Amino acid sequence: MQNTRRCISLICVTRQSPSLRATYGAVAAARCLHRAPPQSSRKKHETNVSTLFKPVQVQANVDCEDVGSELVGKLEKSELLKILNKFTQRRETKSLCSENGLDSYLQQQAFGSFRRYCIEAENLPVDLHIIFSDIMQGAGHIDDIFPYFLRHAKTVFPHLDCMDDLKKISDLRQPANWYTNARALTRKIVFHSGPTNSGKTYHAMERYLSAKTGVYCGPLKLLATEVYNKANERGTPCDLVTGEERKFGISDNSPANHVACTVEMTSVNTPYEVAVIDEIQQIRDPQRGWAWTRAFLGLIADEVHVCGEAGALELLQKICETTGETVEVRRYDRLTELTVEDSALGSLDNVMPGDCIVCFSKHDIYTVSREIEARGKEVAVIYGGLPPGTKLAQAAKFNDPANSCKVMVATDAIGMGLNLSIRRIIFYSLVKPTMNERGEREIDTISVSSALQIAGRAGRFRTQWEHGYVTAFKSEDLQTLQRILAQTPDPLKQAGLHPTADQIELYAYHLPNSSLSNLMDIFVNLCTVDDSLYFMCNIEDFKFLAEMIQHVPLPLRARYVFCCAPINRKMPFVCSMFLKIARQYSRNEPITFEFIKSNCGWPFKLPKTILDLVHLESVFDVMDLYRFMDLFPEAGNVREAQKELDEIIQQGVFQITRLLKNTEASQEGETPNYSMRRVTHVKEPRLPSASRGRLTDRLLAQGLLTPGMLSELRKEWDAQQVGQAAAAAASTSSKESQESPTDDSDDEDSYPGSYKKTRRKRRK
Ligand SMILES: Nc1ncnc2c1ncn2[C@@H]1O[C@H](COP(=O)(O)OP(=O)(O)OP(=O)(O)O)[C@@H](O)[C@H]1O
Ligand SMILES: [Mg+2]
Repeated sequence: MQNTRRCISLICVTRQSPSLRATYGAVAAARCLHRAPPQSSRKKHETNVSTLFKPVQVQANVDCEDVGSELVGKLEKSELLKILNKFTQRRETKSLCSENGLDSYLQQQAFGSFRRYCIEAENLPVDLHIIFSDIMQGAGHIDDIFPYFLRHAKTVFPHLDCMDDLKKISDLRQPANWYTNARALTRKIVFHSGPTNSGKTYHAMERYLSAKTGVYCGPLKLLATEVYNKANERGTPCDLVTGEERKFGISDNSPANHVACTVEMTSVNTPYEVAVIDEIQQIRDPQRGWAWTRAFLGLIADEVHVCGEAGALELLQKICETTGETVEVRRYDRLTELTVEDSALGSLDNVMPGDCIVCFSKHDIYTVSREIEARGKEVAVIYGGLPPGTKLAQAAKFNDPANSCKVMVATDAIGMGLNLSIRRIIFYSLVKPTMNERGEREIDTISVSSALQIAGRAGRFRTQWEHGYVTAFKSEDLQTLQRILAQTPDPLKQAGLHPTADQIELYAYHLPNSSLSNLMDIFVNLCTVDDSLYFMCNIEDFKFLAEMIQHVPLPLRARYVFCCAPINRKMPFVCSMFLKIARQYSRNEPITFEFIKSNCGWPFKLPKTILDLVHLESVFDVMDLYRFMDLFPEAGNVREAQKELDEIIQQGVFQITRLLKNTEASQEGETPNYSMRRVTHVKEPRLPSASRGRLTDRLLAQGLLTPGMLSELRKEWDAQQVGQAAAAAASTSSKESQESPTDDSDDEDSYPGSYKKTRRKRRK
């Protein structure tokens, strides 16, 4: 009888796949041979990556007949457990696991899953049943279990079978080879190197304007807009491409030969005679650096003109060694003088015409502008969250010598490349919230590069103030500031990279059960980059969005594109609209202008308080999102609505101090005192009942919820209550509130939006 059983078990084994048979052979060898040591030490990050692979639930055996029991009798569960425990504790088992890619974490997970599978199953697959039976009868060896365990482990962790493929896909050591069209040319690379205000962009632009075709890639929408305006003024028709928008220089639907765009938007498929990549030192930016790398490696242009800090040269030269190109360097000196003052401003009483106070939080912007206006001086305000039209209008007002507004309050949104008529930069503080490599927020002293960039806005060539000055607001900051400004920025060491949609799609093919956020994590942990030149950019924003829409059924491509959206995750309203848009898209329902209108509170009213203003800024962002996706009809209507919104926001910012007063008044329970054009006086809604009061109070105070939004929410809430009472069928609508993103916001200003995007058209 024992012989018969043994025979059956061997037949079962020989019916297994070749790999299982090979493993079985290895098991046999393991019994008698001296074991070779486990595979050589893995790279540190590979050990941790195991924890990212989520175990797949293995279905119980679906055979309804318990053939195993019929053939060899039932298995005693307590005996089975003993065997399993012995199996998992054997040194030989662990050693075989390591050889098959299961480190101690995966072993633990797979052992647990296998044990549960064997114990809880009504009936086991016949081959496994017989193996256990043989072992119980003394006719089999405990190591015979291994091939079956491995089969189970590979079902739980499918990556065990495709690690080599995954590593190959995420081998990013030669990004230059991704761009075959650019590699087919030997491009002329010119690096315009120098400090701020030395004419780098000017000289690159001169070449761009004289070319037959050209593209300008800048870090900010505002800079791209400046180039677009200058080119068209100088008679070179130029289009503006920011987000999904294309503003035509000649006439609608007749593209010009010159394009100005934000760097993420640049096409690496269109050939140009001249390409300009501005502020190349941003290639090291932990969030957006990949966009400069992509442009630098991928632009198809006879000449690529790169402008930036001298410290970028060595890195660019090294990268060019991988493309077979050489870098021609043109060096420039600062065109005007810049003096660091030896006394701090001390008080806002000492503000003078031409001063620009730079703050690193919106809160400081509000406080400072209010205090300056209280001293009878008009202020122009620029911060990251404002629409481009508003920023330009504020800049124009301040730049105009005939305008009574002589003082600017701004965040470092003005820090790069902009030409403003500033006499003196005053650093209100020297600390700035930043994001570390793990995507966590930290407060840090500003970098030398960023301080020099900001200081460099003072005393611009060919403006009213050709001698610039810099100082700190607080006297205790002055020495630190002087020390920072006396330094030269560190040479750049690495350029950013980011996984492409194609790479992630291949990953998903191998790991179909993983979420997008999980795939990104695995990719980042498995990828190989040449760290003498490159680093992997921070993917936290991408992951945040991926997790938010994980439960919405979407094809992977669409999901990827959605997650590239330039969203400020501190804005709950924008995030919830993002979710709604994704859901609408997933249902294949058009995202009409009507949808946007009804969700964004159309028609827009002039803001009465800062909270209203913050909300309008969010609505503007939502509309940007609408166009970013490139998926929706009626883009023209949205563009028109955005223009109007931009104007309304402009008027709001123009009266920012009044809005602040109203905000305070409404928080103290007074009736807001304002008189603005086009305002329809809307009664402030009462705060909802105490049970909802504390959260809403906080959201109101933080500017994340406006009284208008609150009123809408209450209406929705009441409608829902009525609906629920009337019919049980109305139960679907409450999901929205459960899915609202968590409020991790604070009132610091955001970074310039991370417009990381790969444009993909919806495949119908
Ligand atoms: N040779 C020139 N003739 C006329 N105007 C010039 C010349 N060089 C520079 N400018 C003007 O001086 C200002 C500063 O130049 P530009 O913006 O090119 O400096 P930059 O080195 O790029 O500064 P940043 O580092 O801040 O970007 C611009 O308004 C530019 O038009
Ligand atoms: Mg410049």
